[in-house]
Amino acid sequence: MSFSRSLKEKAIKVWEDGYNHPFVQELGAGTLDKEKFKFYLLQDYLYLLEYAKVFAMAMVKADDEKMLSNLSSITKSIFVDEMEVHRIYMKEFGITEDEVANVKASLFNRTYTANMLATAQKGDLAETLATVFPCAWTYCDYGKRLKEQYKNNLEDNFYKSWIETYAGYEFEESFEWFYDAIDELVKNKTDKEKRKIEEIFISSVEFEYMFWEMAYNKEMSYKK
Ligand SMILES: Cc1ncc(C[n+]2csc(CCO)c2C)c(N)n1
Repeated sequence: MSFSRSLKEKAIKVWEDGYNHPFVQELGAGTLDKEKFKFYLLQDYLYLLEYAKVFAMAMVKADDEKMLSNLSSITKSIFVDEMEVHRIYMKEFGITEDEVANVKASLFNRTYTANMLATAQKGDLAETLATVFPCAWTYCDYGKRLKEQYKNNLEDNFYKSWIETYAGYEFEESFEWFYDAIDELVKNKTDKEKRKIEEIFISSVEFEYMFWEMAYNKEMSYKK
């Protein structure tokens, strides 16, 4: 198995814990408290703005046209496809633009995005891709699994649009290039450098777990 594809196995415990997190499972079953989802949605909106900046930093480190074009496509899809899900649910909840503009990023949200930005600032392109990779890969994996596991009541599930976005073929296709790109970038790296990339990847899977946890508990800071 290639280096990039084996990264998931390196983080398998927290990866599976993430899938089994009550936020994810209740979302799949359609039983998730809407207030928890609303909290997630608003925090995720702010998260995505910072996430897009990590791609901007990746672009500065890239040289070949294909890489630059792939990075810019993802950035565009964050604002078009990814945020479309947010717009659908925000409308459903009657959240106004004013309300969105006044939301503050939670302490953990700031921690997660600051970590990604710091990794991108200090590291090279391979490290930068490793820090954002779990965001796409876990969502794709969880989305597909939820769609299959809860297929019998998907039609009545309030979270159907969310599940279908991430379970979709188009979404999976949008980041397929990541695997080969990472494998190419690590070709001449030492074992020590590769271990560092694995650590960065694992950290982001852990941060993803904690994002579900934060949303499930509607945690703004060190106290609820
Ligand atoms: C906390 C959090 N983590 C991951 C995603 C998923 N995600 C973010 S941008 C993007 C598009 C391409 O990478 C995807 C799938 C999210 N929405 N929120």
